[in-house]
Amino acid sequence: MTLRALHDAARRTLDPVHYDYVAGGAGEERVLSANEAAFDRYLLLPRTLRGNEPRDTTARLPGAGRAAAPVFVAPTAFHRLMHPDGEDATARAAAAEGAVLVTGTAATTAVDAVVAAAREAAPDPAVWFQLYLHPRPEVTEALVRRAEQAGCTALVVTVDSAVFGRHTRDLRNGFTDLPPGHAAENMRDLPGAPPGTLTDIPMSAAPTWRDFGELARTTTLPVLVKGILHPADARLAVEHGASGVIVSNHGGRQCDAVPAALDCLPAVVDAVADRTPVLMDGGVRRGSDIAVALALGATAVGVGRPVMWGLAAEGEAGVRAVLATLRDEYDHTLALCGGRRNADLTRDMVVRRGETR
Ligand SMILES: Cc1cc2nc3c(=O)[nH]c(=O)nc-3n(C[C@H](O)[C@H](O)[C@H](O)COP(=O)(O)O)c2cc1C
Ligand SMILES: O=C(O)C(=O)c1ccccc1
Repeated sequence: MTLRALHDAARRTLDPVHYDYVAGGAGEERVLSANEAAFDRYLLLPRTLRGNEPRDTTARLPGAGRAAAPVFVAPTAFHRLMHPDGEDATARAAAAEGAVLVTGTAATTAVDAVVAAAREAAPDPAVWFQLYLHPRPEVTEALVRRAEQAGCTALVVTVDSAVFGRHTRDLRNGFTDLPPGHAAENMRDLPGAPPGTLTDIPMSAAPTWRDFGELARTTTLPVLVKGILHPADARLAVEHGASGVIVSNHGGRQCDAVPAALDCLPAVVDAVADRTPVLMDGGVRRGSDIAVALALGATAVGVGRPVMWGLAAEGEAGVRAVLATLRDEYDHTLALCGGRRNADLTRDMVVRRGETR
């Protein structure tokens, strides 16, 4: 099934309020639209007659060994709203497809169970844990220990959420918290003992790069920073110990007046890619989108909503279909561009629509 068909199937199956929760963005959803539209403005300029060695789409990522493709599952909340198998299904699918899964604080399955599910599908899966800098450092630290003990191989600190985004559709639909029977399982039994509801995930009172640096020092895991748009913040992330930066506007769910994530990528690459991997997410929907992002300097790209649609439509098989389709399309595009490895895609191989070199 194509990603489009999985989306349509998900839309037919889901409670419309839950569909809107995933599909929607902040404000007038300008950034949500811009993320996908940005990819349409770039075109690939293939090279040719460069030999026919076998292709290798694997990517080296922090704490992940080699991923089968330069694609990761971006952290998204509440997989059990999509399918009863929830994050377990996503974890098995990602591991089976050799993709990094970023599971998060807002998961409806605890991180140790997520890692255990991934291990059912592959011996050495890469599961990263996403968290926010909690206003109380002991809560952040407890989450870090939980992720380490579960066997996560990297941490992702999301820094674009000083306050919760105003998701227009959720406000209209009155969707403000998880329905009864679901909980943000990672928030259970933390210092201060919050009961595990959505509103217990404070994004952050006033954390600083110093707080981030302290977190990075308290763990041996690589720590990536997610939600970077400004190149100066990318530099600060590296200076404070980040092992990677993820250029992201949270899928258009935070500030509705920022550029498309893809449009922020080149400046961040220029600022730090010689020192650390630069990843991006937002609007990736086809293999050629992956090729464009890599040509602009990304090491890997994340997919958020497409994974949720695959999960809602067909559970584990649907998530596998999303990841397999993207990898296959990307491999095909790489071949058509005369590339054998991800690094063969270079900035001279993309042009803006209407322009040529
Ligand atoms: C339903 C939903 C929930 C999300 N929850 C989180 C989260 O808990 N933490 C986080 O860092 N990002 C979260 N994100 C943002 C994604 O990680 C990612 O940045 C975004 O979805 C990428 O855009 P895409 O959906 O166009 O692929 C969420 C996105 C969606 C759609
Ligand atoms: O919905 C989101 O985008 C999101 O990031 C989030 C974070 C915490 C709890 C629920 C959702």
